[in-house]
Amino acid sequence: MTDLVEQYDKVLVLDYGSQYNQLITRRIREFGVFSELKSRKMTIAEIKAYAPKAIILSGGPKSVYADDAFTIDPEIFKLQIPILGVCYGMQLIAYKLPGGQVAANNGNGEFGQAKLHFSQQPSLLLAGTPDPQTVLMSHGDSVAKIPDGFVLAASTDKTAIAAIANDQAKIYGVQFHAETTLSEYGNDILKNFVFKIAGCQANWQMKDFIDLQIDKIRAEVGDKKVLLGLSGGVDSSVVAVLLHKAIGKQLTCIFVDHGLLRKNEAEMVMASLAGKFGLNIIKIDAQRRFLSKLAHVTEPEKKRKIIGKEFIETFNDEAKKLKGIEFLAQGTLYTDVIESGTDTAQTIKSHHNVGGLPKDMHFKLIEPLRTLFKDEARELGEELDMPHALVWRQPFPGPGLAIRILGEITEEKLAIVRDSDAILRDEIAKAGLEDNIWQYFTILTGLRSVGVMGDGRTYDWTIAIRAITSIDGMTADFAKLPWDLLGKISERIVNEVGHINRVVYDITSKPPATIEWE
Ligand SMILES: Nc1ncnc2c1ncn2[C@@H]1O[C@H](COP(=O)(O)OP(=O)(O)OP(=O)(O)O)[C@@H](O)[C@H]1O
Ligand SMILES: O=c1[nH]c(=O)c2[nH+]cn([C@@H]3O[C@H](COP(=O)(O)O)[C@@H](O)[C@H]3O)c2[nH]1
Ligand SMILES: NC(=O)CC[C@H](N)C(=O)O
Ligand SMILES: [Mg+2]
Repeated sequence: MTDLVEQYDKVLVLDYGSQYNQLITRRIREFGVFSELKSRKMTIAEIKAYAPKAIILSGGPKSVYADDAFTIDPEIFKLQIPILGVCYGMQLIAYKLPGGQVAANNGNGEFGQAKLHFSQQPSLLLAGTPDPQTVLMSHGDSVAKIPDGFVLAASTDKTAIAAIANDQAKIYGVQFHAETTLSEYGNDILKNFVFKIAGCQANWQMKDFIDLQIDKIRAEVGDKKVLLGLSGGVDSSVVAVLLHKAIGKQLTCIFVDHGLLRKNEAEMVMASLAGKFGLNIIKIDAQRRFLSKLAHVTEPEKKRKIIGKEFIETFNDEAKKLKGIEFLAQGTLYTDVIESGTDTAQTIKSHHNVGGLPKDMHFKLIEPLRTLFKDEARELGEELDMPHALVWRQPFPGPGLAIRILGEITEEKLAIVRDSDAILRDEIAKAGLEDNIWQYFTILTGLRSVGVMGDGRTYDWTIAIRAITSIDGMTADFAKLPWDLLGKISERIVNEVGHINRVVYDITSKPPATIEWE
């Protein structure tokens, strides 16, 4: 970011590939301290120039002793900057410092919540948190020997060395993921590190993010023009308002109706945004273009890539008409980035706006929310005085209903998901649950089964209902909807939507499932 950052105490998080790495930075930002995730390849000179008040080494999928392991320059331990290693990060500390050792648990990993017990040695890191406490473990390797100068701070039943401390050098390691909400006192432990150990000051606020981004956008765009992909969802709407503040009339928004939208969505999006916030919005009818490219495609990743490419081609065509557009802005969030895969993290699914982008794209990207999570984007929306209904709208993915029809997409199937989704939304609204459920929708499974309707045999499709609670979309639980509400929804879907004779409720959390089915 810009020089404006210099006024804050900074916590540098080095990326070793964990799905949770950016969660660490956001926890710290929640404490009011500026934090950024950076490449593990940052050199000692670059780290010195960045001048962090504290460094955190993230978790990661590899083993520190593997040939292709992501490593660290041991000089980092001599910088006299407090360091906390999380999971892989702790293993790196033990592996790289004299006296330490890391070994495989030989198929006996520790995955899930565990009870953490403190050792006899008090450490500044765990101070003031209860003994025992619940933590999230997710590892197949463990620290086998504590490095010289460190003490054992805590253990679990399966992991003898679950936290290590060197109060003098201010270097610490935790095997558990303190950054997830599944570690009960994880926040307090991170706070101990950031405030008590590293002495950071809480002088950062979400509001500062707006100023930083406006400054950055103006510097980057100059007098050029920007095209923003606007979906009517939270993220791109927040970006629209932010960009409009930064560059005013140099911004044009483009809303694509790709034929994969929900019932009445196009009209509703235009009604809620056109002419508002000073925005100039063009609506493009691209239904034929998307649906013909998707015809007969069944493989989820292929669908996502096709949609990503068609979005860009649609944007390209419009940019040509408008002339002078150099930048494409999107409401990309960190969830989209990490799940699409990075040079350290594995691909879970290619979000259309990240992993689905074609390689030969001509636009330069502007994605101000790229490091944020959904709830942070919402906080920004509130900060920008945007309407409640827009800020708290449930997410709707760019590929739309295409990833809610398993297998081939046809007009008939689109009508089925659209109608069943409208019934679900209607009933959730009538039950007054809109604000309690993070996301809810129906899926047309590829499954047909036998039913009996009006004394006749049917052999028809199964609709699944997915309703989840979440904070940031990274993890989620299925919503505990009342049985009678589910019953009502099922009855309406079977009665009002053709070719459905069975409705099921998805009761998996994320992980192990994801929110969308494709
Ligand atoms: N129909 C669309 N027309 C134009 N751009 C789109 C469309 N759908 C998605 N995009 C672009 O892709 C980005 C990612 O989509 P995503 O659904 O994650 O975000 P969003 O729609 O802005 O917010 P939400 O997650 O609340 O739906 C959007 O921010 C937007 O830039
Ligand atoms: O714009 C988007 N483009 C995509 O390709 C995409 N895939 C999933 N999602 C949304 O992201 C959140 C996490 O979804 P998953 O648990 O299914 O990965 C959920 O809110 C999903 O609806 C997408 N959004
Ligand atoms: N989540 C992690 O950082 C895991 C670290 C290492 N790969 C292990 O399995 O122990
Ligand atoms: Mg969306």
